[in-house]
Amino acid sequence: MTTKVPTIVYTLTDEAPALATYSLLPIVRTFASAAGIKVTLSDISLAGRILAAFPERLSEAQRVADGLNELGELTQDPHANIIKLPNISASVPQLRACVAELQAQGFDIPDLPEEAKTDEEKSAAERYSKILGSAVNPVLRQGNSDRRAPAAVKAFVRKYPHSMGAWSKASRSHADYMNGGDFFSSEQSVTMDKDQTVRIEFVNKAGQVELKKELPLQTGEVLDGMFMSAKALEAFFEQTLQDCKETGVMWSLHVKATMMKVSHPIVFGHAVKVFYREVFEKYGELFDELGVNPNNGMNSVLEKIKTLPQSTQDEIEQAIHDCYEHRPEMAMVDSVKGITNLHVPSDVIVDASMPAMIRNSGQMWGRDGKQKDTKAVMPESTYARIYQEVINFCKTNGAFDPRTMGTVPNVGLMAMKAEEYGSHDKTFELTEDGTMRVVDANGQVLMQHDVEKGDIWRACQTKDAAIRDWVKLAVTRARHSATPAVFWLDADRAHDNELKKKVEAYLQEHDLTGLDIHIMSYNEAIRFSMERMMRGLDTISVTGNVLRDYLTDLFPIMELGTSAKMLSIVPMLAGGGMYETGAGGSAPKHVQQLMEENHLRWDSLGEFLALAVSLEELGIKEGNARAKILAKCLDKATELLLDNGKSPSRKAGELDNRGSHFYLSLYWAQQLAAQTDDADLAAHFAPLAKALAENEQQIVAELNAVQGQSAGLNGYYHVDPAAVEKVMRPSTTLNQTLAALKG
Ligand SMILES: NC(=O)C1=CN([C@@H]2O[C@H](COP(=O)(O)OP(=O)(O)OC[C@H]3O[C@@H](n4cnc5c(N)ncnc54)[C@H](OP(=O)(O)O)[C@@H]3O)[C@@H](O)[C@H]2O)C=CC1
Ligand SMILES: O=C(O)CCC(=O)C(=O)O
Ligand SMILES: [Mg+2]
Repeated sequence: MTTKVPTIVYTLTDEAPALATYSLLPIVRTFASAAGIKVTLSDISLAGRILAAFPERLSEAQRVADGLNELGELTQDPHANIIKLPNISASVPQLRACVAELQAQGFDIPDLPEEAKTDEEKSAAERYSKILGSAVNPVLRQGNSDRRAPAAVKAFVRKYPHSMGAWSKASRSHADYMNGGDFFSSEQSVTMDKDQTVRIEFVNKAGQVELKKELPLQTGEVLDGMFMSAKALEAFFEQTLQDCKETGVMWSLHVKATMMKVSHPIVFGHAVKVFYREVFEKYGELFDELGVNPNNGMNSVLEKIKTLPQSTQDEIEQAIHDCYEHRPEMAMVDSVKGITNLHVPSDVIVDASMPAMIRNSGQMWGRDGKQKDTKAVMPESTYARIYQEVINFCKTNGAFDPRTMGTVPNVGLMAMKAEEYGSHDKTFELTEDGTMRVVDANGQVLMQHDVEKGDIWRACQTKDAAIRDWVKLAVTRARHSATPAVFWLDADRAHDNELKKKVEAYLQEHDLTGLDIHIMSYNEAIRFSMERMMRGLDTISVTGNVLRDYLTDLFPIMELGTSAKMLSIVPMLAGGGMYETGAGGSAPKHVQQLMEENHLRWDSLGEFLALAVSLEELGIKEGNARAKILAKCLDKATELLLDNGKSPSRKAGELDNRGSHFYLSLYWAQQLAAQTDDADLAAHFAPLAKALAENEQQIVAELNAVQGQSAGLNGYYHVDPAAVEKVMRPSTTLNQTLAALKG
């Protein structure tokens, strides 16, 4: 028997999910306490992570705990039970904005240096590098990924389908990717036959060897090396722009500068330099003096030139304008505000942006605010090809129908920083021509590439234990769901061929009787899955880390309208569990709406689903029967909430996130009061169920009355908790009713 108080750790993140937390967490705590469960809150927000990195510069009162570090340690505890909400993976411009906000609030944290020269700047740069990009998920995801649409959600969508843009056979939209010179075409892969430390080296043309990194590897670990040619990349961008110019198809770029935080900003920067070629050719030197970095997007260029005399600014702005005249039309992030696809590297994130385009008849928005056919440029061909398959499929068969389509859950290889998403500390932008090579402990060259200045070289690691667990998880999921499972492994990829050998071997460790398990190339796998999906059949995708990310937005966005409605579980290798809420992001647009009209359209369905699994697992692992009852009743409450149409609406004045939380509490309390497994628990919740039902009209009126005017949060990245609490808990009746139960 455990003496520790059973605990669920909830996470405080950023933007919309963080706002929703202010309303939902008090409810969760009220219910969980009935089963003796403590729900603690760990701050892993961008602002919190920055403050935690500079304790010596803050006063005692300003210091915050390092929530991410603590949670990272907790992942190794078999009792770990973490509910992880989406957080900001900050691009450089977002990081700078957050730093500026904190400084303005009186926190003496350093600027993010443009170029670190002094020791102090180097120390700041080093600390910020750990906060940049996708910095939370890789620490917490100490297990593989199990994401799926729960049956109740799927049933709800079948009844109340979201809109899907129709596809025309004549659509000219397509995916465009490199046909050589990219990571795909240069990938090499080896599996370690023993524990050893390998050396990543660069040999210049004069034969001098520079040690880039020493890498300790384990037996059975798969190591890949690959590079992208800067010349080929720029030539490719130019060709895509020419093609769009000739054909009149709109141009767009889709990368993942947040998760691929080292390589993709560089790719993005090349696109900026090619699109605005004349500007960079003419003002290159001036830009260097100003410290302009195209990798941070055109917005940072526009910011930087503000220090110049007005006449020079006008000249540069004219040159930028001229580019718009002779370049093809570019997709817009916000046509009203003139924000283009190349303004900020984190505005268009491929996992969400491609499915959004596919859902929208294959179109994006142009400068005039109209929808247009689009060339979706995704330089790296490895995974881009799957999007062309989807486009082909939709052009032939029309848009998928959410009322009849099947589902494609995912089992993703993610543990121990698997594959590309763990490659940042092994990614190098080369400063001269030469050879990149990996040398083993005996001095044998394991792989090598001839590279040129500007090329991006990277190594990826995948641990054997992670692969073995992934295979087990796939077999378990196939067994539990009685659904065919497809391992997406491409015979044309060196890495996948290494994986395939392991998959075939590890499958033998399981009872496969009656299971339908396949191994297919990406194109085959996506066609197979789509053909089944169209006929209403389900197919589990068992994929590597990048496809996990891409497919768990692609299919949910088509099936459910948003990946926020997914169940996303990370069974940790150490035995604990992390329950992620949804599979998408932190919805910055929702915060904007809340600030403008005090309406939060964020749907916490992902949180409800995650909480139910978290409670259920806690119930099983800690032998807590009440936790299991809470979980069962929560699932029923969620179903009722869906059936009764109590999800947030998009329009101010109507039920929003806060109102949906009220209905969840009402239904949850009613379910608990009605259950017969535990009479004391039923009696405990009966008064709450009664009081909430009696006050329904009053509470909803109080929640809706505040809407329509702007809401003050006193911050964006680092909000004022008291101000947010006031905004997110505006119903005195609801607050008092909940508080009465605790007493
Ligand atoms: N797990 C994580 O921690 C993840 C974090 N991110 C981070 O999130 C940020 C934004 O990413 P972005 O790619 O724009 O994607 P988002 O998923 O945040 O937003 C895309 C759109 O999806 C819809 N949406 C998403 N979640 C919900 C929800 N719970 N309820 C209702 N609608 C929802 C919204 O549509 P509409 O506006 O039409 O209502 C939203 O604008 C970035 O900083 C990124 O780094 C991204 C992915 C995962
Ligand atoms: O960590 C991130 O930045 C995003 C994670 C993500 O998109 C995913 O896991 O689906
Ligand atoms: Mg994703």
